[in-house]
Amino acid sequence: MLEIRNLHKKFGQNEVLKGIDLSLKSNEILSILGSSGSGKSTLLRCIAKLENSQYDELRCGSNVGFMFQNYALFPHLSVYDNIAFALNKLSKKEADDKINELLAKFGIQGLKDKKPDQISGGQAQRVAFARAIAAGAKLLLLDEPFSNLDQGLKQALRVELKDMIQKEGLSAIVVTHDIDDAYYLSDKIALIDGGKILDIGTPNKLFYSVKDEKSAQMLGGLNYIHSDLTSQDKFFDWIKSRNNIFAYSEIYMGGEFEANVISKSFIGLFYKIELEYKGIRFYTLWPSCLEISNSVKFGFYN
Ligand SMILES: Nc1ncnc2c1ncn2[C@@H]1O[C@H](COP(=O)(O)OP(=O)(O)OP(=O)(O)O)[C@@H](O)[C@H]1O
Repeated sequence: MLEIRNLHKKFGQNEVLKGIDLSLKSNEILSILGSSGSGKSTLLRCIAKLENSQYDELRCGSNVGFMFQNYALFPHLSVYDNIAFALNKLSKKEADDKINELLAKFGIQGLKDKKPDQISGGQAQRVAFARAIAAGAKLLLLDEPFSNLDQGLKQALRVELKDMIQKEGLSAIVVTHDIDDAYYLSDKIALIDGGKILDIGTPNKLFYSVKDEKSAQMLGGLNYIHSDLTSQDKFFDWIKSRNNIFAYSEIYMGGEFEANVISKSFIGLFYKIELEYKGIRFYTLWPSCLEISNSVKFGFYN
């Protein structure tokens, strides 16, 4: 579906993408996660050929649909005409049949005469999606699809979008700086920093075999221990076996080690707790329904 080898992009002297390799199979959703300015949007624009770039290979078929931030519906056109815009090569009758089929499929028949500013964010997403399908997209490129949406709507739309992509048998690349978007949506996540891909893999594999501190920071929920951990200790040996990176979730309450509680933040379902053990500090999450004293026993999942 998509194959990229050694893609470079420069703006003047500024090399923004530095040898990107990526591949995507049919029916896969890939998220590109990185901080601001890391090159995410530029990569998406290069894939869509909206920017020139240099590469050994860039193959993605011709049916590429770009869904921009806020869905970029034409404000002066009705929902019906927004979808019709993608069908200008069909006869009026063929286009009408196709539009009605798509309106029914995405449950938006009742909105066909409304303008984009008269519908909700979720409805706008469905219209944009219907328009991309009408245009024959097989690979969808989505740039920050959920920015500017509140948390509740965002969670609902993530589920709906994934569902629509899978039902239609499409592939998608989603650019985001929100790790939760990446986890919810993706079959694979690519971490990008300074125009290079640091790591790529399934969400679970990426999280539990993080390669370096930068990737750990992007993925969140991971401790990075800077100390050399020279003293003989079972917990230290385990940390070293993990290249000094381990997840908050790999520490449990009870167990053979004793630590001081340095700080405790209530974050809803859990407390985020900072523990100190033999001079090192790390975080873990414990159920917020439990009382937590100043000193606690802990263990680690091996
Ligand atoms: N048209 C352009 N001309 C010159 N420089 C550009 C252009 N577009 C992007 N850049 C530069 O390329 C770099 C990467 O930008 P890009 O928009 O791809 O980052 P991003 O990871 O998508 O960031 P954000 O999350 O903030 O949208 C930045 O340093 C940016 O200033």
